[in-house]
Amino acid sequence: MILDKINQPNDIKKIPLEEFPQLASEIRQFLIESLSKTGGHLASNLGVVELTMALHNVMDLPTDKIIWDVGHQSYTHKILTGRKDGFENLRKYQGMSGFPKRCESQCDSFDTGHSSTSVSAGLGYVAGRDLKGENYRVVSVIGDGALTGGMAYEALNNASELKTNFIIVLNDNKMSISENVGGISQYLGNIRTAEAYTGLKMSVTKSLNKMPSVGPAIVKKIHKTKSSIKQLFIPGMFFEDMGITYLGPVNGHDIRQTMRVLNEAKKVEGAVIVHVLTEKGKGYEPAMRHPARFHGTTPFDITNGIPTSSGNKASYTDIFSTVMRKFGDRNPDVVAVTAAMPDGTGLKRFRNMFPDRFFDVGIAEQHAVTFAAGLALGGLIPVVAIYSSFLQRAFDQVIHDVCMQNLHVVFAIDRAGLVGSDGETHQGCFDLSYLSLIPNMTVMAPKNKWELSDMLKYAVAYDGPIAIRYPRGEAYDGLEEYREEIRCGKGEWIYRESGILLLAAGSMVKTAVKIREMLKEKGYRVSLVNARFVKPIDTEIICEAAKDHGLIVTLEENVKSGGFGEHVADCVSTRKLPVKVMIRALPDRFVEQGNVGMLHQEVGLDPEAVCQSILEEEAI
Ligand SMILES: Cc1ncc(C[n+]2csc(CCOP(=O)(O)OP(=O)(O)O)c2C)c(N)n1
Ligand SMILES: CC(=O)[C@@H](O)[C@H](O)COP(=O)(O)O
Ligand SMILES: [Mg+2]
Repeated sequence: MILDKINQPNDIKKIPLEEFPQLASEIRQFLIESLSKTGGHLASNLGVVELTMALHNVMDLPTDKIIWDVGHQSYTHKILTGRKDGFENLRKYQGMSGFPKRCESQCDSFDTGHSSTSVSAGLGYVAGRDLKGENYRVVSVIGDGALTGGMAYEALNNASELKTNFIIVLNDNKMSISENVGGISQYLGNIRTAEAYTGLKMSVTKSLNKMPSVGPAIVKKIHKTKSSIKQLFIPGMFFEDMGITYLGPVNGHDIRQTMRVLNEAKKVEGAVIVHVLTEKGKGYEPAMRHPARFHGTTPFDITNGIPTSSGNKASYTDIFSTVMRKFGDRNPDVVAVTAAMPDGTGLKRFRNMFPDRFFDVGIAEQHAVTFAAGLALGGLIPVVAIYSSFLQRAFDQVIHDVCMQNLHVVFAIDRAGLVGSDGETHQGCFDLSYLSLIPNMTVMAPKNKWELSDMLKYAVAYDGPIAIRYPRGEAYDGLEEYREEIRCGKGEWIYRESGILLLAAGSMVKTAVKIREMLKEKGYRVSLVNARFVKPIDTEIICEAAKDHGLIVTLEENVKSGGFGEHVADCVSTRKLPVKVMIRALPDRFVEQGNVGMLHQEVGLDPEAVCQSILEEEAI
């Protein structure tokens, strides 16, 4: 195996070029076999095997810096930098991350996970390099999907005046997670298919070069001037017009070609885009046929690509998807907005049935939110479905464009709480804090699948900014009989005793049921309230509970700071209520990757740990 010879950075340079196709094939086989056991981002990684090999061959790591946008496609980079063994524990607790991590390797230059950051970070490196008089290369690798994110354009705009080398590799596979969307995607498509142009450009350059004495000089002049020869043939060359040299398109599965263009790019004094065409899922039939399904996959059977285990129970996303379909039928004003996540958020069904009322805006959470504000003013009821950690991007848009104008926008916030194997970058730890501090915003969290449905109906009938946050994965189907009508700012008594009150938000109601059983076994009297609203909190229930409970334990899957528990504690202290408050929430640190159950134990949010802390408090 040639792959066995790759044990540390730059080992690839010892492999003869003729053996590269074999090495590429071994890397693919390795990825398919490993990910069939662990799961992970297969399709994107299969697509960049040759591109990564080419980059590693023309760059010198760790001196040179490669920045992977989103970072979900960095697996070959990990293999080529001596981390092949890490794949056994890929995305597992304390195992190798699925994203670049500076703490994992000197060859990882920037931690990513969220999209469209690579050009900004790369440009920062370049400025640092130049000011310090250093001499390394910087390459940002950005996908066509990530290039739909506004931040990438802010950075390109900034990079256009650069006078020193900065390589931006545009990995264009025509796909985001789903099909890529928007004008830029179309524009790239035009370039991709402009073979006539490519051929013409080559032949003009060749002919000029052949002209003795004047030819090469003209070619050089054309290359030097901003008005490149390309513009004669392709009107409005977007990147070149901005002042960024464009090279390509090049077949990213042809290593020699890719290396040749990258070597050309190294000579450019300024920012240069290398447009590389690749195929998502390359080399594994099921992934080529279904790149979206294999974007991020659970373990699967290699022979047919079918997942080896699938949960039988509906997820919260499934419930959201079903309710949205019903809204589609029943309320023509309801429209759906996603930022490039129709699959992940469950909006695909709505898209298929009501395409005119479905908007995929690309990886553009900020735009999605302000766009929704416009939709609301245009007389529609936008439901904006965004993962908790990605909505962080649009904090100001939620404040300035939605809440300040008190607009009726429904935020369906999926992946709230700990998400598992994606780790720090994707945990939904902050939304209760960052949303509940905004005036006019209402924030809800359902205890189970029926309540998610009820809350969505409530939110669509409401008037004003309103958010519902729910976790990744299986929806809780306990407590079915508790289905009191939803009323603004009102919680729900599930068990009413006295002594200890468990006051739980959303996903923590299920945990609270278990905690209560444990405490009951120890002889305690324990009440349980499902908070339902994190903003406004139910002050009435808190005041009432203070009369016959000595301890209120708040439970939430959100950081303590600014979260549900602190709002409850504030209510108790401002009203001088005679009751102690214990807050159980996520810690003030970034929570790493791993199985969610294990992570709950690690942060002390599992039933046993919470029960133990209550017993200790009661013993005082
Ligand atoms: C801010 C943000 N929004 C959404 C996502 C989810 N996401 C991860 S990868 C991806 C698609 C990226 O497409 P592209 O850059 O073309 O890479 P490819 O998967 O095609 O290799 C999306 C939408 C994210 N990581 N960050
Ligand atoms: C890389 C990325 O951001 C997405 O692919 C993410 O991993 C999807 O997460 P879910 O599996 O929770 O949809
Ligand atoms: Mg892509």
